[in-house]
Amino acid sequence: MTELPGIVITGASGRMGQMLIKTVMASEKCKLVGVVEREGHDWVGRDIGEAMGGTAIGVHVSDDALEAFAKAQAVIDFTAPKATLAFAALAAQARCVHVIGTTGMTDDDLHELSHAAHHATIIRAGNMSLGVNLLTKLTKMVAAALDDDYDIEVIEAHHNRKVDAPSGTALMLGEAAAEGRGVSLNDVRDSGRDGITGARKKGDIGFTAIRGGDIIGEHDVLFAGEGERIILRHVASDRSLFAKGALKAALWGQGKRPGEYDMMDVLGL
Ligand SMILES: NC(=O)c1ccc[n+]([C@@H]2O[C@H](COP(=O)([O-])OP(=O)(O)OC[C@H]3O[C@@H](n4cnc5c(N)ncnc54)[C@H](O)[C@@H]3O)[C@@H](O)[C@H]2O)c1
Ligand SMILES: O=C(O)C1=N[C@H](C(=O)O)CCC1
Repeated sequence: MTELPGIVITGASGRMGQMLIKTVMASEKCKLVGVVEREGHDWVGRDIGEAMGGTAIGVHVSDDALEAFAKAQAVIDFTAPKATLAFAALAAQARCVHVIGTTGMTDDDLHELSHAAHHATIIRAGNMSLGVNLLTKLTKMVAAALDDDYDIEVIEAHHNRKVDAPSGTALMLGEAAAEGRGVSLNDVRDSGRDGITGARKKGDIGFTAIRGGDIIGEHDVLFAGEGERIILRHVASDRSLFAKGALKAALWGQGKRPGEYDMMDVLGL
């Protein structure tokens, strides 16, 4: 009988960390072999089942990522940019698939990740849900069909604890819109309007970020023309959506050659 792939979850106490742990534990296709938190966190050393308010499961929270990764076939990582870069080097060393949900990475961070991907299988997406990845395709199609008489705005809403803006999903959608238009997002990106900004520049792709309460994640791509508006929308109502997508990616990545992949590859879109 073949062994089930072992999975490590980083950021164990986080909103996504806890959801990922529950998702892996409920799956018959893999097993939870480790959970990692940052050094000094008060969950380090505790049984993760108990730390999450349930019964002990025999997996203890560690702050030694390399030791945890060495026992695993995949790491699922929804933490913070600097932590994710450090984990990428360790996952490459431990030869495990690195699934990255962390958002807010800079161009320099992404460049560094590309280096790690020479030796490791990295699957990264600003949103792991099927719905958003489909919406990304639709956004590209609609942007390609319309000219720049239609202003494109990506409007996103998230909970009041989110630290990065625009969201990773909004940037995915903006990239898709730019690709559809045949332009580079860096050349047309307009985020953070405030004050006397002047009229909207034709061809710009705008971003608006709403933060409040417990909103899980909502994204609209607005195409505003003369006399009509087209709105493509995705609403996430449960974080398990992202966790299930990430687990699918971790299993899909088994045996794949080193390199950078995304959810479009995983979902075959
Ligand atoms: N791609 C997606 O589908 C998707 C979905 C939801 C959230 N996210 C992203 O995932 C990330 C986490 O979101 P969240 O809401 O769970 O945040 P959170 O703040 O609740 O959790 C982050 C966790 O990472 C831990 N952490 C930070 N540095 C660490 C380190 N060096 N070692 C180990 N653990 C470390 C923190 O202690 C915390 O527990 C964000 O970037 C968010 O945008 C992506
Ligand atoms: O809660 C978050 O943070 C989310 N982050 C992702 C993003 O930045 O798009 C996905 C949705 C939830």
